[in-house]
Amino acid sequence: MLPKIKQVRAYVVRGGGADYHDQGDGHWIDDHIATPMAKYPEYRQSRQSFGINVLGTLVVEIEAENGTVGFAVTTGGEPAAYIVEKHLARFLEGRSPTDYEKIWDQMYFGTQYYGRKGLVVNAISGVDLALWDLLGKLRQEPVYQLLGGAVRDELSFYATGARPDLAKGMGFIGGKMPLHHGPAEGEEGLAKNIAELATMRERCGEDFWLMFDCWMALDLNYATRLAHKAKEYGLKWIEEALSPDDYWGYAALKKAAPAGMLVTTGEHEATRWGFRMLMEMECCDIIQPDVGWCGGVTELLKISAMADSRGVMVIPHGSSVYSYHFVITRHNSPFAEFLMMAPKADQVQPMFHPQLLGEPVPVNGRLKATALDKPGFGVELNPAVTLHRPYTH
Ligand SMILES: C[C@H](O)[C@H](O)[C@@H](O)[C@@H](O)C(=O)O
Ligand SMILES: [Mg+2]
Repeated sequence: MLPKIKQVRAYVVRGGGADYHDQGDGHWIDDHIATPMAKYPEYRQSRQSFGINVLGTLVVEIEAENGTVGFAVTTGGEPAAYIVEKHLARFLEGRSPTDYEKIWDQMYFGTQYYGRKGLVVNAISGVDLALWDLLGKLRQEPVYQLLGGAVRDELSFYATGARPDLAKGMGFIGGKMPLHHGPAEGEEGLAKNIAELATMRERCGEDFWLMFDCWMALDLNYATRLAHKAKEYGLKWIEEALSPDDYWGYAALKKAAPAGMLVTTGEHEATRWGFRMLMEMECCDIIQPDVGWCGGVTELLKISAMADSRGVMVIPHGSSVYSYHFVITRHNSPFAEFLMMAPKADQVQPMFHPQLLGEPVPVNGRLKATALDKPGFGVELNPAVTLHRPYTH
């Protein structure tokens, strides 16, 4: 029998890490990227100007009675810490860490009256990930072994960032570019988007995957026109073009997209019910849940099985080791995302830098399953990163 859970603790940290949009000036990830807020000129240049990094990182620690500590990081900051300490902790303390199904059910339905998606499910996800890390540490097994083991010898990655041309040289299988101009910038902006794609196609050659990440910024007509103009340059997929709530728009975009171009979405969707809606309304070809935002590993297992039954690929949104341990175990997750967190997207650095010690990174765009062979998620909190515990219980 495993030792019971003694205490759950929630901390907040600023500066990069799991809240990876929380970067310094001059970073590609905050350089005139199209968003739903870009219709307001004052919020067009920088996503930080409208608060994309307002939350910060949530760190969840779960300590067992024998002193073993599992932890995880996700996006959530102080409000998520409040939910963990004041609401979720009661469903874990005194329980066995093997009760993760009952614990998840109580966390979700205990907060359903004010949660269901977004920040609350981020907090639930952080607790769930910390629980799987604890399970792995108590059983001295990597999480991917707890999930059924690797179905392939290594992970292959596409890179998200401003420089797909450099990513090709680093061995990645593709490059996903942030879309810089939205509908508020009219035909001129649309032409600039296509010109950027054309330049990258020229630099990357004909076979390298190129994708646009539209971060919820477009309307159906603009997305359809962008897709058809991008077809000429072999765009592989158009990602998160519309509001996550516009299931009807996605269904129409998937019908209207050029033959052979994939429509993808899901990083801001949550739970099996949200992804069931995406799949039953035939919104997309690939779903992209973030394991730190969709409900954690316990929920992603359910989402992934539903997708597998429908022949839908699950390519989790970049979430560092939390997605690597999952993707390597799923037949319908043939590759993974790697977010280029270097300011100029010109070198590989750990995605949640500087928060995690031992965070593996792709080498030549690949990561062997054996690189994950450490207990839990195989990472530790960087002691140089100052933790602040805003609430207790
Ligand atoms: C590059 C995009 O604008 C987001 O910043 C990115 O985090 C996300 O959409 C992704 O798919 O990686
Ligand atoms: Mg995205």
